[in-house]
This record gives sequence, C-alpha cells and structure tokens, in this order.
Amino acid sequence: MNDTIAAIATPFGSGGIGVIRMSGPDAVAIAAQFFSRTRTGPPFTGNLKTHQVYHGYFLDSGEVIDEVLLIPMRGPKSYTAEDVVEIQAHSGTVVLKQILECLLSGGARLADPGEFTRRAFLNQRIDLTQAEAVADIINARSTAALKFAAAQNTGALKHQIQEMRNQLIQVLSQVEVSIDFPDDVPRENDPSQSTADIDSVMDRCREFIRQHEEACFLKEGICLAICGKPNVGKSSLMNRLLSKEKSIVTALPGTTRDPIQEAMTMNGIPFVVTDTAGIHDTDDLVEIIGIERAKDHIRGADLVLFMVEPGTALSEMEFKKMVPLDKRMLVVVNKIDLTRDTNGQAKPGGPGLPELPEICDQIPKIHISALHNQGIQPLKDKIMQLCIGDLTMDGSAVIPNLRHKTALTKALSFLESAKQGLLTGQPEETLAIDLKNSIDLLGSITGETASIDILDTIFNNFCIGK
Ligand SMILES: Nc1nc2c(c(=O)[nH]1)N(C=O)[C@@H](CNc1ccc(C(=O)N[C@@H](CCC(=O)O)C(=O)O)cc1)CN2
Ligand SMILES: Nc1nc2c(ncn2[C@@H]2O[C@H](COP(=O)(O)OP(=O)(O)OP(=O)(O)O)[C@@H](O)[C@H]2O)c(=O)[nH]1
Ligand SMILES: [Mg+2]
Repeated sequence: MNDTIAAIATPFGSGGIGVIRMSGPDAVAIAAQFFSRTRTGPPFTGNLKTHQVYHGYFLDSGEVIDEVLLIPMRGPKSYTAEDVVEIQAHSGTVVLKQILECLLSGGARLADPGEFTRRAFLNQRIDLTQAEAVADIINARSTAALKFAAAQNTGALKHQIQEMRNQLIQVLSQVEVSIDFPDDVPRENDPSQSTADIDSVMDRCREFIRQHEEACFLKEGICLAICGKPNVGKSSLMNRLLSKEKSIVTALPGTTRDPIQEAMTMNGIPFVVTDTAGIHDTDDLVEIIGIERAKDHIRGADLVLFMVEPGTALSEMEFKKMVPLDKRMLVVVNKIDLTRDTNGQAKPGGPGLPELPEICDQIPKIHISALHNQGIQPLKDKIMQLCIGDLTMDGSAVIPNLRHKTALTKALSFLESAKQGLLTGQPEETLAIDLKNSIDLLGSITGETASIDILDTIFNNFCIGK
C-alpha cells in the first residue's frame, strides 16, 4: 500500500460539516500543498504535528475554496495504521468535490469502497470480524444490533475464535510430534486430553451456530404476522402492540381485507407487525384475495401469532389450512375476559376455552384480552423469548453473519471426523489434515487465512470513504 487514497467520508447532500480523508505515505504532504493558516497563503510549510487540529484555509492556486479544519494522524496511530489526514470542510457536494479533486491532482488516488477499513485490516490494526462490525455499526437498525456490533468492533468475537483456534493448534502440535518422532511418543498415547479439547471447541461452535438465527433477528429485525379466523380480535391486538389505532376494528367479521403492516420496536429490537384478513371459506371475491395475501404474509413471517377465541373449536384440517406446521408459532387465546374474571376465576355461563386439535399441544399458548389490555406484557415477553431465546443482551460475541456460520459448520464437521479418528485410532496423518482444515476455517473468520474473494465481498459492500 504505497499509494495514497482519498475520499469524501460523509454522505452527499447538505449538512453541518463534511469530511474528506486521505490515507497513505503522502497524505500529509499532499494536504500541506493546499493548506494555509491565512486566507492569502502561503501554503503551510511548518511541521504538521500528529493528532492536532489546525484551523486554516483550503486553497486551489491561491484561491480560497473553503475555511477548514485539518487533522493529521501519523501512522501507526490512525484508523488505517498509515498516515491519515482529515479535512473538515463545510458540507455541500460542490465544496467537497472540489477539495477532493485538488487532492487527486496533488497525487492521491480515489479510494475504492471500504478501502480505508481494508487497509486497517491489511495493516493488522483490526481483524475481519472487526471490519465486518464496522459495516454492521453503520447499518444497525436497532439499539440491540448496535450493541452487538459495537462489542464485535472491540474484538469480542475475534478473541473467542482465536482461543478456539489456539486450542486446536495445541492438539495439532501434539499430533505432529507423534508423526515426526513416532519413537518418542508411546503408540498407545492417551487421546483423552485431545478429545476433550476437540469436544470443547465443538461445543463452542455449536453454541454460536445455535444462536445464529436469534442473532440475525437482532440484526435484521423480526416479522410478526397475526392470523386466525375472522373477528377473533386480530386487529385489536395489532393496535395494542402499536399503541395506536392503525387497523379498523368492528364487531363485523371480515373487517380487515388488505394486510396492514407497521414497524415498531420492542426491547430495542425492530419488528414489523402484519395484521391479516380472517381466514375462512368464503365466496366474497375481495375476501378471497385478502385471504391469499394473508397466507403469503404467514409464510414469510418469522413468528406467527395464531389467534383463537373462547367458545370455538378448530379441527386439524382447518388448522393446517391456515398455517404451515413448520412455523415458529404462538397460539394467542384472545377475549379471555369472556371466560374468566380479572382474578382468573371461570365466569359462570361464559364460553369455555377454545378446543384445539392435538397437533397444537406442543405449541406455546398465552391468554390475553386485547380489548381490556390484559396479558399484553406477558405476550411481548413470550414473543421475545421465542425469537431471541436465551441470547443475553450483554453484548457478548454472536455471529449475525452467514459467512461465520458457514465456516463454523464446516469446521464442526472436520472436528467430528478428527474426533472419530482419535477414538478409532486412525493414522495421525489423517487426523492432522482434519485438524488443519478446521484451524484454517476458524482462521477464515478472523481473516488470518481468508482468500482475496472473501475480502472483496466484505469490503466491496462498504460505502466509499469507509
Ligand atoms: N473524524 C473521525 N471520526 C470518526 C472516525 C474517523 O476515522 N474520523 N472513525 C472511523 O471509523 C470512527 C472512530 N474510529 C476510530 C478507530 C480507531 C482510530 C485510531 O486512530 N486508532 C489508532 C490510534 C488510537 C490512539 O491514539 O489511542 C490505533 O488504534 O492505533 C480512529 C478512529 C468514528 N468517528
Ligand atoms: N370481549 C372482547 N372482545 C374483543 C376483544 N378483542 C377484540 N374484541 C372485539 O371483537 C370484535 C372483532 O375485533 P377485531 O379486532 O376487528 O377482530 P379481527 O380478528 O381483526 O376481525 P376481522 O378483521 O374481521 O378478521 C370487536 O368488536 C372487538 O371489540 C377482547 O379481548 N375481548
Ligand atoms: Mg381485523
């Protein structure tokens, strides 16, 4: 990286200030050609000290382009670990472009998307998980996602993966000793320490993989669909969850036709909630289309709230027609006020709890009254539990990233094979290959063994100037 790159680091459009940054060996010299402490020049020739803020003017052939602040940051104590210069100018596309063009004419090259962060990685200031965390911070859609990305940015995931990888390197070195010096190691060497080490790394891989879906929910948000027969109170629940009158509620069955969608956050996690048309057999053309759309949303949902009301019965056939069985689902028994008083005592003469087919036995259930605002907080807690599970929000390492999951899954299968090899006394050479493969796969997560293709996919998804 012996050239110097430059880019506008702030978004296009007007704003308070705009930042242009440069990184590379000539960054300070290039900036100095255009910088003066006074409006009339001459260019600053003194020594620009690192991590100091200089007030002055950006001049193009003696003409003031803007009043700016200039910050030199000498490597390795900089974002890229190279010499970095930031120029803070007034924001506005024309000003920033003009300054950038001067820097390019002065010897800098326009940076590729993500190239600053790529340099930070190539200069080993950060690893790949931290580079990915930078992108996740920029794209975070919720406070929860931001918290995990920030933890990853400080190296939480890197350290865990490195620990696992080091543990395997230990095992591999034992194996290699017995390949190289077979006479020094008793043949019937006790493999239990090695299997224990492999087991512990496998457990940690499994734990990351198990939490992957929950971690994705944090990052991407969760789609909830409220569905059920007409008039059970779906729209009433929608409005309760949103705390506003979004959907029309009437005593008439068939009120909701089009799916009604709205975004909200619960416990810092983004949700998109969809209220759908009541599903039943009908000849009404509008309702038929509404029901088709309801089913599309049910298929696309991460969690289906399947609503039923007291005094009704549902056959297995009816149930299967409404929701696919493989869905993450919560049965919401609404209008519980009709069967129970506020103390939970059965109301004499009131309708009984809905009768559900046996296949619903395993599905979690919750009782609420959307009309009387009862059981809404327990419902929210249940939704969180079903989607996020035991993922604690303490910012510990998670893998909200398919690349990590794929690498861990492959590493796991090599470790499985290595463990079998150990137990069945297979040749050390085969064992060593399995171990090396899993070590490389863990290394690909942090970037120690990542290919150029992986780097390109990661950094090309960044914006220019990052
Ligand atoms: N103006 C500005 N604001 C910014 C950034 C930036 O580059 N410029 N950042 C860009 O993303 C973020 C801050 N991230 C940064 C991370 C590391 C270093 C850095 O210079 N690290 C060196 C020196 C640390 C030190 O002096 O203690 C290092 O780690 O060696 C700078 C910014 C957000 N805000
Ligand atoms: N007693 C009682 N009535 C409720 C409750 N929740 C909703 N209702 C009433 O049930 C009726 C239907 O409510 P909606 O929310 O429109 O029901 P829906 O499932 O959206 O109906 P469709 O859109 O027609 O499928 C309205 O009269 C509501 O006031 C509840 O918890 N208890
Ligand atoms: Mg409705």
